[in-house]
Amino acid sequence: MRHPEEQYLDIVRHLLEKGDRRIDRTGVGTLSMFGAMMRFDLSAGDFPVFTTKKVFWKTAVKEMLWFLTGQTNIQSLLRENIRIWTDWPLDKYRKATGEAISQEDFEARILADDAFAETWGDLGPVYGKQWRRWRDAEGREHDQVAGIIDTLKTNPSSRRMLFHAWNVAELDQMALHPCHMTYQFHVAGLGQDDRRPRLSLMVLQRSCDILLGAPFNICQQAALLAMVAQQVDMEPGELIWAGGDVHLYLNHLEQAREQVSRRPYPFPKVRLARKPDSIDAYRIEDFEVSGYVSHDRIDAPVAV
Ligand SMILES: Nc1nc(=O)c2c([nH]1)NC[C@@H]1CN(c3ccc(C(=O)N[C@@H](CCC(=O)O)C(=O)O)cc3)CN21
Ligand SMILES: O=c1ccn([C@H]2C[C@H](O)[C@@H](COP(=O)(O)O)O2)c(=O)[nH]1
Repeated sequence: MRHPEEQYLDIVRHLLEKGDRRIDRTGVGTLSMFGAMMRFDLSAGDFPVFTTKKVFWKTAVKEMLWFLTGQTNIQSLLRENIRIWTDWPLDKYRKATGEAISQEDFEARILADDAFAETWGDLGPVYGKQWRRWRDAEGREHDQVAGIIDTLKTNPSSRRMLFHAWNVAELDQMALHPCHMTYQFHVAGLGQDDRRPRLSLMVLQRSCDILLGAPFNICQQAALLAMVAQQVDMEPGELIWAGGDVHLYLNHLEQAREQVSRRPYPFPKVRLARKPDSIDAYRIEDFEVSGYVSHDRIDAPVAV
């Protein structure tokens, strides 16, 4: 069987060969395509951490755990030593104050000074806020994630099990508009007495940085599926990833050529070490990943 990571390498190859060259919001420029899909069968415990470069899967899963807490300030990410979101508040701070502060000094201040973090470290109502506390027109808050877990337990054949981050009324307050925006769940095998039902997840990502974003997004979405499946006592089925504007930044071309020249290793396996009481209680230590073998890391600058 073809290695599932080849789906990713095919997209990267397609972008290199046939991508539409265009200017983007960041000014870096991209090679882009519209519409792509990857499917990963997770039923045998595979964890889709790409192997043709080293992927820092713990960082990606910690970011997912941070979304689930509902928090939106980078202070709590930095406490976990996750620095992938610093560029946006840092950019805003530099533009507002004219101060040529380094990333390290800015991060140190966010960590040390709560008032500073509150003013400068918040990303606005991004993923976590929308997932856990979506505000409606009457000011009521909706916990979309808890709602889905409840529906999975009570009405698993529903076709309405999804959560969404594209809150139109609040887009202008977000540091970045949501990229992975719709998470839809589906249960198969409900009528079978001898087997547990299989839970699948389809994510719509309207915009995807194929080199830096996708490897993180895929493995963190697989982690989410594993957690939700465990909470509702089902087997993980498939992760289906659908991309809208899928692009390769023009300053990632060399890195992409290097990556597609490599052959994938088998995916690692993932196991959850315990079953926490709720979706809110997972920790990074709960993810037991075994057999992750990869090619070397590939460094690339992030477009802000
Ligand atoms: N242009 C762009 N691409 C993205 O993937 C992206 C954004 N912007 N903005 C919001 C978040 C931040 N994300 C990021 C940002 C940086 C890395 C990154 O630099 N990854 C490196 C190093 C990771 C580490 O040191 O832990 C990598 O090699 O994967 C990954 C995802 C994903 N998202
Ligand atoms: O989880 C994420 C978050 C962001 N991205 C990428 C996709 C784009 O390159 C930028 C966002 O820019 P927009 O102009 O808002 O589309 O960030 C990602 O791949 N994964």
